[in-house]
Amino acid sequence: MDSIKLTGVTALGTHGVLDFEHSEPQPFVVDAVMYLDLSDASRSDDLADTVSYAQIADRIVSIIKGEHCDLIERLAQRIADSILLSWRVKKTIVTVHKPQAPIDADFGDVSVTIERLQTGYDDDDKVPTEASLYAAKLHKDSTVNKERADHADEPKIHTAVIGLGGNIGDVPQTLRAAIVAMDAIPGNQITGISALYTTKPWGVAAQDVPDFTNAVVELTTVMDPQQLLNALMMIEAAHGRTREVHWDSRPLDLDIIDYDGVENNDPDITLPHPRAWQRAFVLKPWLDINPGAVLAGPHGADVAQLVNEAPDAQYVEKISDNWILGGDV
Ligand SMILES: Nc1ncnc2c1ncn2[C@@H]1O[C@H](COP(=O)(O)OP(=O)(O)OP(=O)(O)O)[C@@H](O)[C@H]1O
Ligand SMILES: Nc1nc2c(c(=O)[nH]1)N=C(CO)CN2
Repeated sequence: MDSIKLTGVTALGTHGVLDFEHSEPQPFVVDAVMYLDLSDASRSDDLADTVSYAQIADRIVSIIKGEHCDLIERLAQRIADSILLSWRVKKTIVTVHKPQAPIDADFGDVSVTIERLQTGYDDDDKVPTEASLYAAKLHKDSTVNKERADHADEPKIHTAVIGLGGNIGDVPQTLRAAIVAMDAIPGNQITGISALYTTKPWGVAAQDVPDFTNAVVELTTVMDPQQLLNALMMIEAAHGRTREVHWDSRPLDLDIIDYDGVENNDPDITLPHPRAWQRAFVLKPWLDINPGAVLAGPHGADVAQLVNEAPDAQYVEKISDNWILGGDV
C-alpha cells in the first residue's frame, strides 16, 4: 500500500518512570509511517485527498509535550491513536526514540515500535486498538446474535452530550475537526450538532482573555464514560491542547456534560459536568439539539429553566446555524 513516512519529529517531554523524568524535560524523537491509498491525491493534487503530514507532525509534538506517561510504549500508543483519528490512514507504524534515556551503560538509542490498524481494516498481522476492539465486538455481536432471542451480550448504546469550546486559533475549524474525529471513533455516532456561539469568558478573572466560541453535540457511543473521556482528551491533544497553556485559554476543550443522565462524583470524571448547570454557553446550545433537555444531578432541572438563571445568559450570542458546513464562519 502507498505510504507517507515522517521521521525525526522531535520535542521535549516529561515521560519516564523515574521521578526526575516527571519534571525535567528530555527529547523524544518520533518516526511515523502512515499507510493509505494515495491514488486520488496523486491524480487530483489536492490536500483534501490525503492526510497533511504537517498536521500529523503537530499532533505528535502536542502529544510529546502533553500529559505524562511512564512508558514510551504508552506514548507510542497515544501517537498511533491520534494518527488513526484520520480515517484515511489504514495502518500506522510508530517508533518512539528516547535518546537520552537514563541508562548507565553507553548506548546509542533506545526505541519502541508499534504497528496499529484502522478499525475494519483487514490485515493478517492485525493488532487492534482499543477502539477497534469495540467495533469488532459490535460487529461480531450484531451478526452472532442475529438468531438469538436475547441480545444480552450486545454492547449497550449510550447517549452523551459533549460541550466544545476554545478561544485560541481558528476555533470554528477546530470544532468542526473535533466533531469529525468524535464521529470517526468506532462505536460513536454524532446525532445532533448545535448552532455556534460566541461567548464571554465564564468564571475567568483575568481581563485579557479572548472570547470563547462554543457549541454542543450529542452522540451515541458504546464507550463507558472513562473511555469516552480518554478519547476526548486525545482529540484535545491532537489540536494542540497542553496543560502548559494558561488555564483559561485553549484551542480546544471537550467536556462530557451528560452521559445517560448518570450521576458520578469522582473528580476525575464528574457526571453530569459539575458546572454545566451554571453555564449558558453549554445550556443554550444544548437546547438547540434537544429543546426538552433535562440536566440530571444535584442541580438538575429543565435546561430551558436553568439557561435563564445562568449568570452568563446575556453573553452567549449565536454566530451561525450552519457553521458545520463551513458556510458563514
Ligand atoms: N464531565 C467531565 N468532562 C471532562 N472532564 C472532566 C469531567 N469531570 C471531571 N473531569 C476532569 O477535569 C479535568 C480538567 O479538565 P479540563 O482541563 O478540561 O478543565 P477545564 O476545562 O479547565 O475546566 P472545566 O471543567 O470547568 O471546563 C480533567 O482532567 C478530567 O479528568
Ligand atoms: N465562555 C466560556 N467560558 C469558559 C469556557 C468556555 O468554553 N466558554 N471554558 C472554561 C474552562 O473550560 C472557562 N470559561
